[in-house]
Amino acid sequence: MSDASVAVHADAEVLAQAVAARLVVKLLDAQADRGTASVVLTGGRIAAAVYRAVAALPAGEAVDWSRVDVWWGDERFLPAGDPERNETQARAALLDAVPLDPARVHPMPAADGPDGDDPEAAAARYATELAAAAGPGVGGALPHFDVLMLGVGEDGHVASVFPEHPVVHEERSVSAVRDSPKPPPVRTTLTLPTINTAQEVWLVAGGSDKAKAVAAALSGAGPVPLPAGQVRGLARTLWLLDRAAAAEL
Ligand SMILES: O=C1O[C@H](COP(=O)(O)O)[C@@H](O)[C@H](O)[C@H]1O
Repeated sequence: MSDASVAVHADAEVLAQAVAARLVVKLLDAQADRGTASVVLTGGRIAAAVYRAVAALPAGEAVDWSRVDVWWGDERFLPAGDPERNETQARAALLDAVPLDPARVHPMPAADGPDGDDPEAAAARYATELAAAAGPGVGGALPHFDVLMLGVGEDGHVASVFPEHPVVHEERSVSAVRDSPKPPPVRTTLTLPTINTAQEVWLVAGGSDKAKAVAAALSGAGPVPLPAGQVRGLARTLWLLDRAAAAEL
């Protein structure tokens, strides 16, 4: 597992542009190396800004979007198309604007999906979908993830893994989350062991409301271990911050 590196950018706009540029290069490099690329998306405000920036980048046209696998790190367990779903946000900001292969886009199930209003069944279904995409070299349960992006909550959560919630200790690849401290209360999420199989994990945070969580996660200080401090990419762990989020480092 990698040690963490930190890059600090002037403000949220520059941060979004810089992450977008990194993401395009990462996808291009992965396609040059392996023929395909895979990305795990996150939700939240800075993620939406990153996706809009990718959609606007001329260099994005160099990516063969039909050979990009798209997964999600977590989802708010709401009906399909709900504006609060991370999928809805990513489709509006980026995915609808690029020529993806629909078979390679893997949203987490919605609350009006095949399992109805049952987040445990939805999580199990997503775990099965991940396992079906796993290659021979990665233990059979998970596909290769080139880059997995995470927002960072003000409480230090990543994906829908919240501090002091039982999901922190979950060992299955995907978990339902009930009683989320942040609305909506029901969610599905990749678990920490799954997140930590990605080649690169990027934690993206902008704004002064993230500064305490960023500092606590990076230092390991504080009364409670923060999920943001427990994620590591196999090859790289990269914190991408604006100055306000980095203010307490
Ligand atoms: O609820 C969630 O929050 C985090 C962070 O969102 P932000 O708007 O504070 O940046 C996000 O990364 C996660 O995917 C999402 O479900």
